[in-house]
Amino acid sequence: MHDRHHATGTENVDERIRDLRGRIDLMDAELAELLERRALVAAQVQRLKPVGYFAGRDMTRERELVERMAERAPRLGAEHLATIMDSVIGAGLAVAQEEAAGRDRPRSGTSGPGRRTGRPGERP
Ligand SMILES: C=C(O[C@@H]1C=C(C(=O)O)C=C[C@H]1O)C(=O)O
Repeated sequence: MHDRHHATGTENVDERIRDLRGRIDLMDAELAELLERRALVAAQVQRLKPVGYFAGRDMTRERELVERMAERAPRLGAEHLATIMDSVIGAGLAVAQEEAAGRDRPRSGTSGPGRRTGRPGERP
């Protein structure tokens, strides 16, 4: 009797963990897509700023966006969100910088043709 209850209880816990992990997996998929979209938009800002990438990091803007997020995520709060967003923003800047370095790297044996032209109005 006691053993049977215990077994049933364990089954329920396993099932509940599986369900909850399924929900986490779905949210992670959404998060990944959001992070990818965010990094693309942040890279666009980098290209427009007079000083972009890590050199143009704007800590006031970052603090403000963290404070706004904390209103929607009170459990995490500004301190944890600051840690999370520091990584998110840092990763976005790193990817944008790598991409820019790739754009600016001269193609072997060419001084013009072969190098991608970039968008109109884009800084060289
Ligand atoms: C995108 C910008 O550049 C940097 C990246 C930010 C971001 O990813 O949200 C915010 C501020 C800057 O450190 C910006 O200035 O808005």
